[in-house]
Amino acid sequence: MSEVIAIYHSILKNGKIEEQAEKIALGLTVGSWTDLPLLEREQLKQHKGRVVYTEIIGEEEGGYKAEMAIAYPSANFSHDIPAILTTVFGKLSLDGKIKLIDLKLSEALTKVFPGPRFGIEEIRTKINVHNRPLVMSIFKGVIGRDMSYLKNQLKSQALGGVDLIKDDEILFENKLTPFENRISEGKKVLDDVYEQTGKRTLYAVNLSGKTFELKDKAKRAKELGADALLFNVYSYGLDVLQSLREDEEIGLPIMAHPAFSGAMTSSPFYGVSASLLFGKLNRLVGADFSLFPSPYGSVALDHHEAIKTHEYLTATSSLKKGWSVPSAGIHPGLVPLIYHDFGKDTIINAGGGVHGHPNGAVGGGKAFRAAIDAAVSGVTLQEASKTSQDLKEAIELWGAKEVVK
Ligand SMILES: CSCCC(=O)C(=O)COP(=O)(O)O
Ligand SMILES: [Mg+2]
Repeated sequence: MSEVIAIYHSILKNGKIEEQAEKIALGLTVGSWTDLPLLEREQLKQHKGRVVYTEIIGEEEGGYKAEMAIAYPSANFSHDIPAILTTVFGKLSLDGKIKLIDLKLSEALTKVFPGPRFGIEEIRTKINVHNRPLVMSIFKGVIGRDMSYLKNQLKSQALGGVDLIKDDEILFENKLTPFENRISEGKKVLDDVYEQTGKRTLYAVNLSGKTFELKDKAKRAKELGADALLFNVYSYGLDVLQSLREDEEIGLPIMAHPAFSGAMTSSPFYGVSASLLFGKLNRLVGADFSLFPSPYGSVALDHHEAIKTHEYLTATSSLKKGWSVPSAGIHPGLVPLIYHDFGKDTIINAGGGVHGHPNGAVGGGKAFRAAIDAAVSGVTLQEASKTSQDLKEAIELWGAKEVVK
């Protein structure tokens, strides 16, 4: 049967978990049940939510922490994210200490969603890098700066050998560095670097503005030769990303940024789990890249949630795999840890860890590349820094976290 199973954690003052689960299964579907005549009951049966299981998993806040799973028949909702979220966690999200932990969609329902247009394999082919994690750097300090400043920063980042460069999510439409100029001028810079080095770095431009203007803007980006789009998915909504993904005239890789997501994920008692949002839902709606807080950096995500996010993005499915991009506060000394935890199909993403290098963004990029090569070959950073001055200086500045085997 086609259905979605929602898994929740809730805090109960009493231990009456079965009662709570049954109330939700009924309340979010057919409503009151017991007073109806038998015929009506039979007719409504196919729409009623079903309690799959309930379990007390601990004690918290002077009460019980409970896990419950409830199945909702897909006949109850149209097959889109707004309808699914409203069904499983609409009014319920306002009703006390309850958090949506996971959603399990039946295979038939999964197939309704597009998933990433390019995914891991096709992005690797575009970049021509197949056997190591990718490295991405982020523009920094470009608000209030003009195109020549931006182009210089783009050039330095690319000369460091990074695979991708993304706009910072806070760079919106502005007179000094307009969206269209960033694409066309940026393309020239990256083509020049390619002539010089043989490596073509991809640039993800921040697609911003009013929702109903986004599609035209994205199509213009495509015409101008943009490589990829950065998108603040949680400020707009997952369904907006899906519309961009599904539009054949856009057809560009989409990078989902986690801005605003903390408002939904951070509480242990309310909202939605980080892995559901960054992993499962981002992949379903079609993000090729999903950025999320790494478990080590400046705005750390719970380690288990970060790994689960990566697993949801890369698990075998009818959908293409998405890139996990654990981010924030990343420097070259963290590369062994990232490689150990996320493997080769991940993107090491840094702003300050590139630009703050003593030799500037060029040195920062080179230090990351040397650290990645070392991790993949099983060489320690200390050892690798003997042949990379940039890596050596990065480690002196930020330290190194070697993985103890
Ligand atoms: C979790 S934030 C995503 C990455 C990002 O946009 C960023 O600006 C990180 O910058 P940093 O200097 O911390 O690498
Ligand atoms: Mg940023």
